[in-house]
Amino acid sequence: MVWIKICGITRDQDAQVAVESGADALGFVFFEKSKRYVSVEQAAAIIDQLPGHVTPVGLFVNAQTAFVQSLLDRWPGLLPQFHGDESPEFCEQFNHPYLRAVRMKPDVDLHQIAKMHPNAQALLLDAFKPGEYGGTGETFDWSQIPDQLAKPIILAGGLNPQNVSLALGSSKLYGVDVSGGVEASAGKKDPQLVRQFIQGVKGD
Ligand SMILES: O=C(O)c1ccccc1NCC(=O)[C@H](O)[C@H](O)COP(=O)(O)O
Repeated sequence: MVWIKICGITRDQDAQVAVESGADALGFVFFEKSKRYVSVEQAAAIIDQLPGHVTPVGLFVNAQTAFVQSLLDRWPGLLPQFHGDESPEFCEQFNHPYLRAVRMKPDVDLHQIAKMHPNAQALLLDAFKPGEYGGTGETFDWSQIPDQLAKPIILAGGLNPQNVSLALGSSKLYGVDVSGGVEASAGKKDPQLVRQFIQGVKGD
């Protein structure tokens, strides 16, 4: 089964639709400059109600160590996703599994990145757009995805209910991640698109 993460959750009703439809993980963007930003207390109102089989993912962009650690202390099951310019040492210091987001420039060396992030549960491959860290709604050239890598691969960037089957057919993926492709407007998911996306992945 392909692991499914719905990212940029800001509202309880969106979390509920995603969970009922079969999402494995929900992403919460703790990056104040994002149009999908949620405060810790907003996220808590949702995370504290999640069923145990759904992983809350905390998305950070160049956050302070103390902030990340405070959220791991509050939710030991939180999976951090480092989506900025964090060094491998920064990501590794928590001795906790995490997702390392990689913005896919043409010359990126995924094998080297995988080697430098031993505690990474997976590499999350996202589109590179100058001046933006993520949630761009853009795809990248999927032929850049290697057949073999020392880490599982989660595909992100511009996925939607129409293209996700094609993406799954073209690469060996552990998981998929979507944000803009299932939204009605920034930070507000469209329930029908969320259902269609998850059905498209599960082949229902
Ligand atoms: O979603 C954001 O606003 C965001 C801002 C800054 C860094 C990362 C961000 N999102 C990261 C995600 O995990 C998205 O799901 C991923 O970039 C894919 O987004 P999309 O292309 O809209 O599906």
